[in-house]
Amino acid sequence: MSERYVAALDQGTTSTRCILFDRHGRMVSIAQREHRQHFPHPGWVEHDAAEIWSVVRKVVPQALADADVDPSQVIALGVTNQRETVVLWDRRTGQPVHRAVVWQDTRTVGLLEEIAREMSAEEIRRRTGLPLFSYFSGPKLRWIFERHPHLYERAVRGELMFGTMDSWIVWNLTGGVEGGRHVTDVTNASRTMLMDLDTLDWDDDLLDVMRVPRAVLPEIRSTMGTVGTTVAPVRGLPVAAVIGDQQASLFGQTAFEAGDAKCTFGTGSFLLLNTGETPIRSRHELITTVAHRAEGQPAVYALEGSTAVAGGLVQWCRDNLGLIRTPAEIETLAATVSDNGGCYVVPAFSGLFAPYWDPGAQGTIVGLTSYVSKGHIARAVLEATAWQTRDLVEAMNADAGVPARSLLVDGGMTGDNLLMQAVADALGIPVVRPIMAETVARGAAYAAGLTVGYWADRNVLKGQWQRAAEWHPQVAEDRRELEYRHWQHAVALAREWGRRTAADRRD
Ligand SMILES: Nc1ncnc2c1ncn2[C@@H]1O[C@H](COP(=O)(O)OP(=O)(O)O)[C@@H](O)[C@H]1O
Ligand SMILES: O=P(O)(O)OC[C@H](O)CO
Repeated sequence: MSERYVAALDQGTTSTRCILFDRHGRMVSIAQREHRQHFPHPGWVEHDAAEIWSVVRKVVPQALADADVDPSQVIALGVTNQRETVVLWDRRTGQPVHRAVVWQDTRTVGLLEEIAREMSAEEIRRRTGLPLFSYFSGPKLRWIFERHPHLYERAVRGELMFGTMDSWIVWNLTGGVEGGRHVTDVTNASRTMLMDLDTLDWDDDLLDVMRVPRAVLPEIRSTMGTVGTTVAPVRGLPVAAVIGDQQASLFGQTAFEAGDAKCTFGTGSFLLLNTGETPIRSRHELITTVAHRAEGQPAVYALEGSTAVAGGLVQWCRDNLGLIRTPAEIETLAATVSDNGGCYVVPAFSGLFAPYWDPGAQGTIVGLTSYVSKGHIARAVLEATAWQTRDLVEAMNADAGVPARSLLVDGGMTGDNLLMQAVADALGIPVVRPIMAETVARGAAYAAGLTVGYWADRNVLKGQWQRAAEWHPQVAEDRRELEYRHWQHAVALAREWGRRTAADRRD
């Protein structure tokens, strides 16, 4: 009998990959393509969902062709995705009716106060586990419907469909206008600010507050469980798991037990701690979210610390400043100097996420003198990710009641040695990276493969985890704490600048 494989489709903020895995968890092929980022106004970030679907149409067959694999050899497909991003499309034509409003987009900041008057931020957090912030889908949907009343009317009439990126892709994969399945999974639904974290169902009060007619909503399914079979771009792949990308990388790191944690460094950075079957409410500004759910089983929850900008700052240095030509060059440039020269960069492009949740904070560079070179700036750019990680780990330690002894990492930025050393130095604990770079896709493949019995159980997957690299702190304690204080001052300035100039920006 010919070899069988599991496929993962990872629809990320900047690109989409399709990866085939074999029984040993080895990557057999990978096809990847970028899509365009649209920034029509300061703080706005949009994607074209139709373009993303056309990218999916290319990478799936390409991954199969590169490995010379027939669709009949793919036993299951796992779908994973950028979370929170809102897609709204026409049920009849299958076309998006609005640009997708991306998770980083801050256009809803002014709306948050109005929302809070209808349901307090505390009550929203109690029901959803989420702080009232522009990051999540609910306020983005309300913004679209308020700005475009004709879309609201069409939504009420049942002519439109809403989904996060997983819903849009699964609907298209499973037939689109010809009977596509309109579903989401519980990890993605937990990011919409429309789902109750205890009942794991849409919450009518929240739907009212966010002006979301029930008719547009997908059905909430388990993470693991077959939701349909693909019709396009290739026929016959069982879609056996759907999972948000940060929960997927937790799963891909085989962080199955309560107490297991990981941090992923991609466009943003995301620290997740598995807390088992209890949704723990953070006392230190972390998010409570669903980690995964197997069909017929209780949900497993996680505490999450999210930052909006990590690798995104490196991309900005490339695309907006022309400082580097490729992301990898930031390390080369940073290595031309031995320290940051007194310079700190706070990349508050979407306000500041955890643990500050300050929608008004603005990006700031402090400590400039005629001594500072582009090498110092490059180093400060990488250190910004290290210090943001320290902020998240401090909050996580405080919630957990015990300090982390090491940090498990993955994501596109972890190929950067200087950054990983900076993270170890900022935290004062070792940083560990597994051999498998593509943990997001791997997590989706694991979830799909477990559903169809490709892998017998989670222990088999744990056996596939292999350590690749480890970084140990190299700076003295007093130096680390001095630098951290400087970072905290820089954050305070970014917030203060935002506060002082807010009135001018509203005009
Ligand atoms: N060597 C590197 N040093 C620093 N940043 C990097 C490096 N390689 C990639 N990146 C950054 O990592 C991000 C891509 O990582 P990835 O995990 O693919 O992200 P995503 O899934 O969010 O699209 C980009 O923002 C890029 O700027
Ligand atoms: O696609 P990524 O890797 O940038 O992840 C984005 C997150 O899901 C946003 O919450």
